[in-house]
Amino acid sequence: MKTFDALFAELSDKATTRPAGSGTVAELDAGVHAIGKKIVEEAAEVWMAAEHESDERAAEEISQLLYHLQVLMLAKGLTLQDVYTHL
Ligand SMILES: N=c1c2ncn([C@@H]3O[C@H](COP(=O)(O)OP(=O)(O)OP(=O)(O)O)[C@@H](O)[C@H]3O)c2ncn1[C@@H]1O[C@H](COP(=O)(O)O)[C@@H](O)[C@H]1O
Repeated sequence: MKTFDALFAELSDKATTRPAGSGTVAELDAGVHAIGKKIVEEAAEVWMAAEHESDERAAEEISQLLYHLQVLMLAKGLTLQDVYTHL
């Protein structure tokens, strides 16, 4: 099972190596504004799933929100440590 840290390491590598067909690379190229809109959209889907759908659907939407937050971190050059220091 993939962890938050393992996903960040995977996405960091994709940002550097830029493999063809990577959705992460495409999202990074779209820029902070587009990623931010995606985060708002996913956050709304998390809310709706939590209130109206199953726990499994809510967990799935939460995983997608975490993914897009990590892409935004990469777009901004933020590390896990930059965020963890505030937890
Ligand atoms: N965990 C994720 C992940 N979560 C969400 N997403 C993206 O976010 C979208 C969310 O889906 P939705 O159905 O909510 O949105 P949608 O409107 O249908 O999709 P879009 O039209 O916006 O693409 C998905 O289509 C993916 O593009 C993810 N994309 C990639 N990953 C993981 O990131 C890693 C790198 O992926 P690539 O860069 O694509 O190789 C792999 O381990 C993947 O499993």
